Amino acid sequence: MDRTTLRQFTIRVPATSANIGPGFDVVGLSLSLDLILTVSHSSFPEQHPSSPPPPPKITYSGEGAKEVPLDAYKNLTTRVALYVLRCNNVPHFPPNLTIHAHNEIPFGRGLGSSGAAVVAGVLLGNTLGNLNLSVSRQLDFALMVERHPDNVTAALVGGFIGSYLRELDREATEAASIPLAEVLPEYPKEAGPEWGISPPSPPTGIGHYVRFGWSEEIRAVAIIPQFELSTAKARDVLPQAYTRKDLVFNLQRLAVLTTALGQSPPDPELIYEAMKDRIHQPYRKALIPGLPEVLSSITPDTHPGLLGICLSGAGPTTLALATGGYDEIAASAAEIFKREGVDVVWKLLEVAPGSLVTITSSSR
Ligand SMILES: Nc1ncnc2c1ncn2[C@@H]1O[C@H](COP(=O)(O)OP(=O)(O)O)[C@@H](O)[C@H]1O
Ligand SMILES: N[C@@H](CCOP(=O)(O)O)C(=O)O
Repeated sequence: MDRTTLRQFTIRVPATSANIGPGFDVVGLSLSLDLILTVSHSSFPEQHPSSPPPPPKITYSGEGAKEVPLDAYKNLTTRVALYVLRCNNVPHFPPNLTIHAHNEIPFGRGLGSSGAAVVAGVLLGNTLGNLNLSVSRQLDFALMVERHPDNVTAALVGGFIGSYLRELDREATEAASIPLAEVLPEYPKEAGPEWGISPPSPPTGIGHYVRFGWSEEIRAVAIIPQFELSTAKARDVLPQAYTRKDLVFNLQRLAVLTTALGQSPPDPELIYEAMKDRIHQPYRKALIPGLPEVLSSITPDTHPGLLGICLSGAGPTTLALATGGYDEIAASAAEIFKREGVDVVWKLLEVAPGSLVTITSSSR
């Protein structure tokens, strides 16, 4: 591109539900709620100036509009994009950058809003800088910011995904353990010493994943309480160690679940039991009034069509997988939550494709 090129593109990133019961920090499912960025910018000057161009203009609509920062040096997505650019020798955003974000993913509900914002930031940096990063390298950048792989991997590649983090050698472990504030420093708008410091690049090949089968009949009912629960707070209540009995309980179920959700027709008896968990849900129930009763009283026997029910991500959303009876499942859950003083909305969702960048125009 030369100086006069104006480029426009869109980035679409799906919501995700992590864990699906027993797969804590391991499995994620992409769902049909989107974060969409509509981006326009001029080409980079041939010589990078030492001070940044005027800051990008961000506008925002949809979920989180009242709370999201519109300062590009504070907003999660644009900070991640700048991190990716700066790690690849592009020191600043390009000139005349405007970004409109439209977000359907509610904040702090266990539907992967932060994972989507991070993945959108990685794709934004990659596209703005014409970096052509491989999917694996994109994942490395996302994992430097959101360190459990379940949401970001499913958001990036789409589908029902299992992932692990490679065991890193000492040097790479240190590189990957850098505090988030250093990975994502808040840059000042004007020239300053912070602009001279290169951020730490991620080690290569941190995350690895596989896509499981997903039976086309299965849809997801997301029952979304009208309060936010930050993932950090819902991780703080978890213990550091577990009994062998509880670990084996989860491993047995996870091994069955990853294949059972790909079988057609899906088997409710098998799946309902395989979606139980002893690693995170029992510890999080105190943060979500009504959750234990919702998980134990809505079953394939009481609600034909239900396959299984679990906490979505770190909560507070409940995710029911089903082939029918969606209204009845949602109504019963809403009634239980209401008795505990919790209002909910519910959405019927499909499994969604992975993230997509579409170049809409590139003109002189
Ligand atoms: N589209 C977005 N743009 C900027 N920041 C976002 C966006 N989506 C989420 N966030 C940030 O992530 C936080 C929610 O993250 P988290 O507590 O992990 O919950 P979730 O389960 O929704 O991922 C929000 O409060 C906000 O700071
Ligand atoms: N495995 C993580 C998943 C968090 O997902 P989120 O959508 O709540 O951010 C956890 O359970 O903490």
